[in-house]
Amino acid sequence: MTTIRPFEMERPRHRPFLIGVSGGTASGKSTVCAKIMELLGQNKVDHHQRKVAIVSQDSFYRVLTLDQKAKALKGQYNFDHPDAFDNELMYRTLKDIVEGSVVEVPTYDFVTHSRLQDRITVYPADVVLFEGILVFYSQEVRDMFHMKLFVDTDSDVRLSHRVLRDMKRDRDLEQILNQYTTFVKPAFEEFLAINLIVQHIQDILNGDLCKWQHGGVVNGHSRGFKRAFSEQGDLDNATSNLPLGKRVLLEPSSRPH
Ligand SMILES: Nc1ncnc2c1ncn2[C@@H]1O[C@H](COP(=O)(O)OP(=O)(O)O)[C@@H](O)[C@H]1O
Ligand SMILES: Nc1ccn([C@@H]2O[C@H](COP(=O)(O)O)[C@@H](O)[C@H]2O)c(=O)n1
Repeated sequence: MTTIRPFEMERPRHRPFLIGVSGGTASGKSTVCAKIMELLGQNKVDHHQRKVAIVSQDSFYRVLTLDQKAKALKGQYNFDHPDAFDNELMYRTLKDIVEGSVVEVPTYDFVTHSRLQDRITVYPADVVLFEGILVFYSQEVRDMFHMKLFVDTDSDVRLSHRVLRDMKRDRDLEQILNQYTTFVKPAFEEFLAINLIVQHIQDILNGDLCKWQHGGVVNGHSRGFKRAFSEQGDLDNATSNLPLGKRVLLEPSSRPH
């Protein structure tokens, strides 16, 4: 639900530049977003001064039934399928954010697999980073992004980070690995890897072909998800803290803003 607060009257409404940040599980999406905030000096300012905000797709995990929760507690629920998210709430919230409204997003508890009572207030910002495994899945959400980033981390690094993280979430190793092989890995391949390629080809077929042909080449690659921040170049300083095997790929959007 969207709440309009008096804050809106103090500050003129403005439309933020919306950046989608995706990548496989434990690829470092949150870490990269936090680093961007830190490098921009945004992590220590209050919301009156804050110009950059982060919203996580985790906030939009659906509330589970008792049966589903019992499965989740055994690592037998598929949280990596697009239907695991309340896509309608996510779309409405993003639309409100893009229109410069104050929004409230749910907080999520990975230990109990449930939505908490507390909500996070997201104030209008000049730039909003929206991060999650499937933020590029639906066309209508994808079309809202002015820029898309893909955090590309080797799958062995991701799995090791995920195991350590999930153990801190009170899960045992067997359950973590079962969930990974049954749901996480196949969904990554189906909904993220293959889907991104299909979307890209679709964009070309839908008329971006001219831009593609005339858009030039960056760092020896054609345009698209092609610019690796961790490669040599002007963004090296900003990414010097990325771990080995992690690259942030950038796709500038053709969307007007
Ligand atoms: N460079 C790193 N070295 C060790 N652990 C890391 C590193 N970067 C991230 N992690 C850990 O890996 C896990 C996943 O990182 P996170 O940024 O939350 O990824 P995502 O948002 O893609 O799930 C977290 O527990 C985080 O602390
Ligand atoms: N109750 C839940 C909800 C989600 N997951 C897993 O989280 C992953 C997405 O978050 P990342 O930070 O890793 O991008 C996703 O792969 C789900 O499997 C979960 O385990 N439990």
